[in-house]
Amino acid sequence: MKVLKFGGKSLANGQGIQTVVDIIDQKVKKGEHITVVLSARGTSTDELEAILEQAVKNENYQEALDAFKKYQIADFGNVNFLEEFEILDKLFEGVSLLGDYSKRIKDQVLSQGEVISAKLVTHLLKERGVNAHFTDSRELIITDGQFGDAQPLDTLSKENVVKHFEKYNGTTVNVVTGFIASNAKNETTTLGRNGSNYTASLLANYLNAEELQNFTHVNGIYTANPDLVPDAKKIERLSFTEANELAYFGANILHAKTIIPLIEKNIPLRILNTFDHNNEGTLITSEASEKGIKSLSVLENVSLINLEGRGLLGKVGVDARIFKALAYKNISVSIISQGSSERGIGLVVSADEAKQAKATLEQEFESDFYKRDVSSITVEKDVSVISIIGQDLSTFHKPYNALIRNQVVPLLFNNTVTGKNVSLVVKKNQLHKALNVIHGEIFEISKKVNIAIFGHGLVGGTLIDQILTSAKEIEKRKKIHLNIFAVANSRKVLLQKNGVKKEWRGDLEEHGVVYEIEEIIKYADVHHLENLIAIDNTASKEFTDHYITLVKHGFDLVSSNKVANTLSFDFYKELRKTLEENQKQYLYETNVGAGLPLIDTIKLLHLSGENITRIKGVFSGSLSYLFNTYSVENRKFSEVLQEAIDKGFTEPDPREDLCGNDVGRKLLILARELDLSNEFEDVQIDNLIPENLRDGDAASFLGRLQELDPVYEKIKEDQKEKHVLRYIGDLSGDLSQEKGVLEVKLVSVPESSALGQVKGSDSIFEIYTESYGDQPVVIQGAGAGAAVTARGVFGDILRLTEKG
Ligand SMILES: NC(=O)C1=CN([C@@H]2O[C@H](COP(=O)(O)OP(=O)(O)OC[C@H]3O[C@@H](n4cnc5c(N)ncnc54)[C@H](OP(=O)(O)O)[C@@H]3O)[C@@H](O)[C@H]2O)C=CC1
Ligand SMILES: N[C@@H](CC=O)C(=O)O
Repeated sequence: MKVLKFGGKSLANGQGIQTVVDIIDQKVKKGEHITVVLSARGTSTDELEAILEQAVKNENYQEALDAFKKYQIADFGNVNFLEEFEILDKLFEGVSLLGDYSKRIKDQVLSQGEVISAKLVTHLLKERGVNAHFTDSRELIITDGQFGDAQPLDTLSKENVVKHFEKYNGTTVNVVTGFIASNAKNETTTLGRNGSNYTASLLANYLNAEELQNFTHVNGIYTANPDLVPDAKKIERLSFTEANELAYFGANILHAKTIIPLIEKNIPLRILNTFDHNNEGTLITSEASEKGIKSLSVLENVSLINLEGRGLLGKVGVDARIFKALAYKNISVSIISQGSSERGIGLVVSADEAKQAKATLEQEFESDFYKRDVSSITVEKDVSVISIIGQDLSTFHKPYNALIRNQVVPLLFNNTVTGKNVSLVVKKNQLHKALNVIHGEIFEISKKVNIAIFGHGLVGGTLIDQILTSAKEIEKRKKIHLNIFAVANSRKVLLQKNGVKKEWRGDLEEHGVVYEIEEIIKYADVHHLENLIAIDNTASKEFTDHYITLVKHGFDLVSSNKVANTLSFDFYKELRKTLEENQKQYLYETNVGAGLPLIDTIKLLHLSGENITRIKGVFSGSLSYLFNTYSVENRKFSEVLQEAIDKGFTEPDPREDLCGNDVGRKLLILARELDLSNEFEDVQIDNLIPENLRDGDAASFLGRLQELDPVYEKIKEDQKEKHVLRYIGDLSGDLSQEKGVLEVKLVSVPESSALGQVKGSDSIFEIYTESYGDQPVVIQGAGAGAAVTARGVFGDILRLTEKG
């Protein structure tokens, strides 16, 4: 015989209840021998509990009670629930008059939910011609007198069950009320929350069932609650031992005590989905799985009590006193953790018992307060416990580090010495994020990286398109899911938590909203987005004001914008300090040489102790293009300059290139990589814009480009023969000192020299070091352009995802 148990959601009005009747009917038609155990329907138990609370406070509960009754008879007007409704009427009236109720009364109230459920299903089955028999488990399962959480008396209960099933056997389908039982005085008792599962496993045990099928609204046991972790995977098979661990740590679908009767008789348990017939669910048997499973479970509605005091050090029996005092009040402690210094003890109790637990401990430690041995007992109310089942401490650093990177700092953690289980207490508002971060880490499922892109012009726009084009391939190869959840310009942001699509330009136009940076931070927080990266593809000083805020809120930074690295040295240091404090990274490889691997090379050389003595070269892609072309072609300066602008080589405001600021910034960035503390003002710059063209805005400057022609015509003509113009950056001086010499200048060099041979928009960097002597390390290649720069930014993003 198989025992089928259906939960509340399966029995809800509409599709649920009809499907349950179909399932039973079909099994009977196939000749299967089955027994059915039912929970109360929908949310009936919670509703009855809520009405009870209203009644005890003498509030008007009638409306809620009427709604409850209406739900129960909704489509089933021909089923007679008068007896149950009358019991409820009387009980609630009494509670309302007395202003009080006992656990005994509560059990009587709640039991009506299961009675109504079983009565209804019996009726519906009979209408289909199934030989169904309503079976009130109060006549079968006899318990001790602990109302609300009664313990079955096995011998007596088994005898009753066996007798009943001998009487109602053959084709009879016994439809049994779950959860409820009675004591020796024939009073109604209940088996605690999840009690219906317990009833089902007791029956399976007493009747030596071949399988217990637990029908729920999910497809089985998952590696985590799929409502909280979208990437959660179904576990096909589990051993009872593993299920027991899961159950204990809050996998709501099971309750630890429900497994024991099944283990005793080696009865398989299958978790099935009422609403998905084709799914085979999760099968739980006594066979151990080879690899061992890992799963995350959560205890919500718990509080953390923290007992602090210097005087606790070395005192004998403190824990014993805590447990004894709490046990006296029937308060269970699910986790206790104590530092080796014994200065503080943290314990986790159910949230609704936290207040009483605190009062109990205050009473117990009253004299210790006077002696100042105990200084405080505090309650942290909104916490949750995450248990990583199947996890030991050998690899725990991985999920732990991932949490810290995401600014989730557990309040407390503990592990079991035998068995694999590590539990963490986290703030409730961080639960969702914490679960997803840990889950991604331990299952090595694609790590989701959530990216906010500021600036979607030439570089930013190209980057977004590059990411969207490559995202699938990257996910396949590297298991990294790049999710661009925000795209912003100086006015509007497009926020899409599941990632912008290739139509992002139109979407931003249509759905973009005016924003403050704090709103984007809040959006990430509210949607529990982990592994956050902010990308700065603006050229804006204003935007760099947000860097510190972003880092403090858990964002790593990547920027093509050079401004942040060239503000005051104080800001430079403050940003790095903030990054360190928050364990965040800032990558900016494209700041110098666009996509060329320059900064990384210099960093490595410097870090490895290689003494860099000078860096010299053509630092600007746009000015390289300008002078390389102008020097050898017989064209106007303004014409070639316009070409450089059109090709996307220049800064958003091209005067930044021509005035030397852009090269000056790059030079300063490199100097600071060598630990020099130069300021931007230290850079000696040859400004290429004649003084009469320096005032005014970019637009008026662009309208007067021809005025540059005679100036540069003359400079070109004044050169020695076979010489060409180059605009170079030069970092020299004694670089072991605090500051170096930084120069940006226009020079005329032999066309046969290394600098003279640079072509197109190439940059060239000559890095002189002590070991390499007169032969510098040379890095050369495209020094500007949206595509190469975006690729460089993309590289930084991938580097970050690998670091994490
Ligand atoms: N081009 C190249 O070869 C290289 C460029 N870079 C750097 O890349 C950066 C981007 O250059 P590029 O793409 O050419 O610039 P664009 O002018 O094409 O784009 C700039 C973008 O930044 C946005 N923006 C400006 N201010 C803000 C702000 N305060 N907040 C949010 N968004 C803002 C703009 O929006 P809006 O339209 O609203 O103003 C625009 O979307 C620059 O810092 C540049 O130095 C680095 C290496 C090479
Ligand atoms: N405008 C810059 C772009 C790269 O940093 C340049 O010309 O090099």
